[in-house]
Amino acid sequence: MSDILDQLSVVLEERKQAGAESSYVASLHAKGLNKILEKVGEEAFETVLAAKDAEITKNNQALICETADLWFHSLVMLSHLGEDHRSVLAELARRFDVSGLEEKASRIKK
Ligand SMILES: N=c1c2ncn([C@@H]3O[C@H](COP(=O)(O)OP(=O)(O)OP(=O)(O)O)[C@@H](O)[C@H]3O)c2ncn1[C@@H]1O[C@H](COP(=O)(O)O)[C@@H](O)[C@H]1O
Repeated sequence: MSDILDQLSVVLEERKQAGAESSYVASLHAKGLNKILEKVGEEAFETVLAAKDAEITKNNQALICETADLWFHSLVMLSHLGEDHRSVLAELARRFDVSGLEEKASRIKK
């Protein structure tokens, strides 16, 4: 399933050279990091609202769409700064099987 992330990261990389008038991703790069961060913040807020609605309506469809928007804009942010999903997946893999509570306790001891 991470195939789509691999494919999308190739497209996002290509869009750094594309014209802003022909591509949404290129237009974000052209507007710069602040615009990309504004979109990430906006999509995070919309995701939170969709999660609250989902709990009430018992329908997760809008939540899934908003989360996809958030992930997508986060990938554009990473791409703008020279990273991609592989770094994030590697970090999650590094954390795998390490209890969040244990990790927090080990930080407090340091
Ligand atoms: N996955 C996505 C994707 N998800 C969301 N979006 C766009 O993200 C935008 C932001 O959503 P909003 O609801 O905030 O829309 P908006 O009101 O137009 O945004 P603003 O004017 O406020 O900035 C919309 O235009 C969506 O179409 C995406 N745009 C592109 N992709 C992927 O990126 C590829 C490259 O896209 P282009 O660069 O446009 O060719 C595409 O082939 C897709 O695979």
